[in-house]
Amino acid sequence: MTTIDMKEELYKAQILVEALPYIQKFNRKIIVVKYGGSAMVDEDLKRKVIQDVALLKLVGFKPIIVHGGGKEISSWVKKSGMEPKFINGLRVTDEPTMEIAEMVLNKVNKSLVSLLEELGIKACGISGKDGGMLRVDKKLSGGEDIGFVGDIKSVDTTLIHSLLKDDFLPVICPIGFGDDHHAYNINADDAACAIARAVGAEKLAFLTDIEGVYRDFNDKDSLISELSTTEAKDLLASGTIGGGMLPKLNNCIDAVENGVSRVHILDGRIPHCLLLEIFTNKGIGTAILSEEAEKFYNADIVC
Ligand SMILES: Nc1ncnc2c1ncn2[C@@H]1O[C@H](COP(=O)(O)OP(=O)(O)O)[C@@H](O)[C@H]1O
Ligand SMILES: CC(=O)N[C@@H](CCC(=O)OP(=O)(O)O)C(=O)O
Repeated sequence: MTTIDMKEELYKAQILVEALPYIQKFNRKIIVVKYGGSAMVDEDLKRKVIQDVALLKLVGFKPIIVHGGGKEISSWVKKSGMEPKFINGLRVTDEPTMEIAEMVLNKVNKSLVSLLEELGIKACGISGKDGGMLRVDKKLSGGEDIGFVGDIKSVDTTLIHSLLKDDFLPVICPIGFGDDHHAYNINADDAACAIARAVGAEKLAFLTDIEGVYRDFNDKDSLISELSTTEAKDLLASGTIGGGMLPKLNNCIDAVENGVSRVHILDGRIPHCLLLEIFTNKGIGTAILSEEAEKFYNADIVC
């Protein structure tokens, strides 16, 4: 082995050693990964995300994937001769759109299961309708009727826990049941947050199409690496957060305030962003922390 080869091998070993305290910390802990955006459209990135989740499972974590597929739903809505319509980031979902959304989300769901199975991971793809997991009320947006869009009112975790107990990796798509027994379309960020809260996840990671949260959206140097819930609320009140980041950040605050220790917004365009965030000392993206967690989170990590 040449000196250069030896240095490269030592570097790899160092990375593995750096991961050790994180592996110990998260052993048998539940991590919910909200998977959507560009990382879902690009086939190469998709494989890398699934490899990351497979690795988390194989080193002893209990990952759960909650996925979206908004871009693919829009593409099929267009193919069907309709125009996708959103109000405040939520898809206006009439009967034909609901049918397309359910078909597309189920297709995406099974494609993720296939990728995991290819890597030897026992995965089970379900929707929020299975086992009565996600029960919803009809959601109104600014008082407007936006069709079959669900506001989650309860999460029954029985099926998720059964799957985890039998060593399956649950892959969940955001469709729920209303009291009228109709299927409802749920924003995938809302579904991920509600599920993470209900199962008492240690971590919730949102993979999205941007580096993280910017203090000033027009200044790309203003990326925030850590935000307490108080700071996040101040930021929301300051009006510098817009678009899809508004509900995402609100979901982050909701998750942290309801027992999820650490919530991350990660750039899904970066290959292996999940591994980089979880297993390295630097971390990437924006972490939203409770005041307590901020003080104690790294206290027991010894490198
Ligand atoms: N201050 C901000 N920091 C980061 N993103 C912001 C900010 N304000 C608005 N945004 C917008 O929020 C978007 C992320 O939300 P969204 O597109 O809904 O993500 P996803 O499709 O992954 O759920 C970003 O692409 C960006 O355009
Ligand atoms: C009500 C509502 O808007 N539902 C979303 C569900 C999918 C989703 O959220 O996908 P991403 O996470 O990839 O955006 C939709 O129909 O697009």
